[in-house]
Amino acid sequence: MELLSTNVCFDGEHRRYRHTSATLECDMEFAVYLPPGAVGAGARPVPVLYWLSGLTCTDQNFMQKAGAQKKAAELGLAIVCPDTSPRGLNLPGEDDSYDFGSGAGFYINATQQPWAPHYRMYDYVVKELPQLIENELPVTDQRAISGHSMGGHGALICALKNPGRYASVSAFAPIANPTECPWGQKAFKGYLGDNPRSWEEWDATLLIPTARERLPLLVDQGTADEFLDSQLNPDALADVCEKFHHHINLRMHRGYDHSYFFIASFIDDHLEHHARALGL
Ligand SMILES: N[C@@H](CCC(=O)N[C@@H](CSC=O)C(=O)NCC(=O)O)C(=O)O
Repeated sequence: MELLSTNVCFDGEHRRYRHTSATLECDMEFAVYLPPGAVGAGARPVPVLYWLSGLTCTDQNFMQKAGAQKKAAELGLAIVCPDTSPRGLNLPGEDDSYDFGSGAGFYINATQQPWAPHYRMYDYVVKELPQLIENELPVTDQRAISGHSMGGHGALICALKNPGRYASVSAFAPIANPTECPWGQKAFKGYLGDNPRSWEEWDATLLIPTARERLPLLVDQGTADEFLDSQLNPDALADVCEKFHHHINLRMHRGYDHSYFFIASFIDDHLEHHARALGL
């Protein structure tokens, strides 16, 4: 992989890399924050929090807006931010809308043409990227996962579908029940086809009843989120968790919207949640 840039940050390093992804059959960029303990003299490998961003984001939104590096440096936690889709493939319609194609991979594996050979963000973030990071960077195979909106839902499905792979999971304003909202229905129809039965394995709310691991879910949601009623529906997730005795801590925050101002306000709580599970 090719190092694109390095910035010293709270005595650790924010780095950007490019590599060729075999899973997505294209070049991908990602960002990593390495805390001070993982760089320089006496460096030791540290656990990793994978952060999955939302619609329209690249690897940079979280790194530049969430203000997570100070707490990550204190805790000794690395953070990896992948991009939100493959890019630059010249597929028809790839760049036509903000909620499908580029910037909107939804962390699922597409089955429909022309997306299927490339739009495999689930395999990329669960398998290929961690393998690369763990081979090339000073990190351990202890992992946690979190994200926002499309990426909050991505984090939930990655954890729910992979018992034992993550020590902890959390989400900010996730698209909690995508088979029942316009963003999810548009994406799942395009990537997975017309049959809603084929969508079910990619919906966190529908995965709860059969989840084989009961990792507690930390979910933060703003009450003034402009997408709360139309797209996010955290109550559907909370209701199914209650019914199937899956622990969820759904925190409603009065007045907060969908933006990174909201994420920045509560990111430290999430980092501490993950650090506790990772034994830091
Ligand atoms: N139409 C809007 C929607 C884009 C938006 O709000 N994106 C969010 C994630 S939404 C769910 O996945 C986001 O994180 N934006 C980037 C940011 O830095 O805030 C639009 O195009 O603005």
